[in-house]
Amino acid sequence: MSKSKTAIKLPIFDMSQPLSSSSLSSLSLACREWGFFHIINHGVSKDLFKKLKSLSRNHIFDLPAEVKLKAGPSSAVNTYTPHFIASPFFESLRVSGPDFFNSAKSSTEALLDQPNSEFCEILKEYGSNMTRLSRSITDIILKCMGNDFEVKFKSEFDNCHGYLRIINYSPHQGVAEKRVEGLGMHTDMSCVTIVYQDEVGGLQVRSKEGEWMDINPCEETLVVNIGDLMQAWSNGKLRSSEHRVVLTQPVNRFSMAFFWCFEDEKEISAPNEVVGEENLRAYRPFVCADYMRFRQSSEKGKFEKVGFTVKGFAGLEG
Ligand SMILES: O=C(O)CCC(=O)C(=O)O
Ligand SMILES: [Fe+2]
Repeated sequence: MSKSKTAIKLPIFDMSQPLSSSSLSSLSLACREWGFFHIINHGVSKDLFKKLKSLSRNHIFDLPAEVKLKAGPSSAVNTYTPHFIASPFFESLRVSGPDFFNSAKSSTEALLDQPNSEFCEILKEYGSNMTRLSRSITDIILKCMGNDFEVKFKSEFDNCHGYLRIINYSPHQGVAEKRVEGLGMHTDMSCVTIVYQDEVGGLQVRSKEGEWMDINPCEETLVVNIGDLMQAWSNGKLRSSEHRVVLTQPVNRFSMAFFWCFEDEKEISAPNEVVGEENLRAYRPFVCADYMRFRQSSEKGKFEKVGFTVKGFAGLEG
């Protein structure tokens, strides 16, 4: 497996401060170059992350494999992704909005004889925090694009919805290589994604030149990245970067990725003003759900593999 060279220094955006022109320009650069940045003072307490980590472990990931499959791909709820789908080390649980409580409840009901309401309550709280943050981040990203886009095009994002993927990476003891892929290279099918990673680290982004760079964990910061839907909507001005997770230590790694997406029926087409005067469209208009289906059917059991990106699906020769 190719090694990463260095950690990158992404801008850290303070959500509690008014937007300054210098923070807007550094964010704008980060969204175009890397498609990644950090946020701090986001209003989500350390305690909430800690609780989510321990409740997810106790109520989901520590259950026997055959019990977890009660919420697996061939179950009615189909919210649990077992090991060996994304990678041998990866397992996850999906919790969908807008009713995060009920989504978590149906999973726990499938898994446990006595569903745990504390777990569902905490997920409701986390889901509503992520929804709030996704809305402000979308607004900030539109501001970064200039020309009052946050006023002109805010309504395009009014019907966005979010879902959460809670991920447990198991330790890779007994594996000969020192580094293994916990989650292979992919781009996200979202407008924006907000990632919490614990102190173990391992998240990497691929530069435009194809080099892997570490996104080191930093306490109390969250990682934000641009997804394919935003890349297409912005006519390629904002970058949905390939990223992956590498595991280098024989310990568990915990992360949560929140995906903020357009509604299924939305036709994604960059507004003329976003495309610009030359009117060179990088993508044909497409319906959001058709792209989701394309990705699912191209994966054939893999997992959001790259090569099946929005460029391959709707990119126009240019
Ligand atoms: O586990 C992580 O840190 C990132 C996960 C991720 O990229 C994803 O679920 O799309
Ligand atoms: Fe991702």
